[in-house]
Amino acid sequence: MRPYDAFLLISFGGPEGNEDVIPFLENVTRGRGIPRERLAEVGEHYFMFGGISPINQQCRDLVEAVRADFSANGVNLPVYWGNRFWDPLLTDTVAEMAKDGVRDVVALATSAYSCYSSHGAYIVDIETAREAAGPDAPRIDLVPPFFDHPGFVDPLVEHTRQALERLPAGERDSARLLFSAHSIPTDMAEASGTPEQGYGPNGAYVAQLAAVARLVSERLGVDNAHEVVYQSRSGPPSQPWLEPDVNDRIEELAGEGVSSVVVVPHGFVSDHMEVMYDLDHEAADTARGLGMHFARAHAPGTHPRFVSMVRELVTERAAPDAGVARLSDLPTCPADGAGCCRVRPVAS
Ligand SMILES: CC1=C(CCC(=O)O)c2cc3nc(cc4[nH]c(cc5[nH]c(cc1n2)c(C)c5CCC(=O)O)c(CCC(=O)O)c4C)C(CCC(=O)O)=C3C
Ligand SMILES: [Fe+2]
Repeated sequence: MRPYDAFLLISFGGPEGNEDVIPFLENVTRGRGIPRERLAEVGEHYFMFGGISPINQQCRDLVEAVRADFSANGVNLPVYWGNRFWDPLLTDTVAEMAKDGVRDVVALATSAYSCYSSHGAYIVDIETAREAAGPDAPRIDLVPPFFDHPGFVDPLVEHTRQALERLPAGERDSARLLFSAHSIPTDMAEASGTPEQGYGPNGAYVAQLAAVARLVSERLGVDNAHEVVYQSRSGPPSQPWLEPDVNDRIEELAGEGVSSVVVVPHGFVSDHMEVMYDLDHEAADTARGLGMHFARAHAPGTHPRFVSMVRELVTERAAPDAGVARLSDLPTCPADGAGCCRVRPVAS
């Protein structure tokens, strides 16, 4: 396919054994001002699972599914995979592509929203990896955030319906839908898009998360109340991060007489460690400790519609006149993230 000669999946990376945990966390937090206690705490989450994050296997599964989908649909592109923080590292993958003679790459990040952590950092890391690979480095186009693509939204709809069905029948109509995303510092949220660019006062990240929560609820066709909550807060306590925290909100809801919650991790692409620990372990314990019913919807993962979305985004990018399927009217992020995702607030 022209103009591209390879597809690259870019992900976060995660440890795959106890000995990987500390070096992985050092990679993630280098220069980010994360308190030592928070690191020790997050390390324990990984050690609880033998130091194995599910994210790398989820990427292998996605790579296999994308390869199969490409070949079934006549998309003749080799598929590469590189991570920002753990093997296979993006720098090594870009060097390998250069060695293979790859010239023009279309890339997709396993991250659907706009903000420095979820988009800008990927752009910066691509540039770093290209510089390291030298003059033979391929050109790499990163597909912009795809939060409102039906291939992201519809798997969430299906998975939310399945989660509702896991609740006792009498609880389904009244269960609160809590759409959960990674908290980020409020200054990073505000820098992710301005009101002049068409976002609300809190920036693109918050506006996009609200739009997807609304889209999923509408397409579910149920009357359950829904709201956005945040998880996995990090950083020093003095720094404001997006709220409410999922656990705090569950406690408040219990006080208001809500007896069931369905948590939908719409801020993520797969059920990785932050979903497994912070939701299935922590938030579920919070809810059950308060006598509430709890169900957690799966992230898109390797849902066939998500996999076909990858192909659609790739082919649409190769033939821009085809137009990209989008379910919201929020503006799209510029490909280089200038003026929004590219802004990295100083860690305080
Ligand atoms: C927006 C966002 C996403 C979603 C977009 C995307 O997917 O890219 C995301 C994903 C993920 N975050 C992950 C893990 C971690 N994130 C950390 C730290 C941080 N995340 C942040 C934001 C985000 N993170 C921020 C603002 C920080 C503070 C440090 C900084 O300003 O950069 C830390 C350090 C310890 C801590 O502080 O918690 C860890 C270990 C994993 C891997 C899970 C696994 O292993 O399965 C994944 C997919
Ligand atoms: Fe994170």
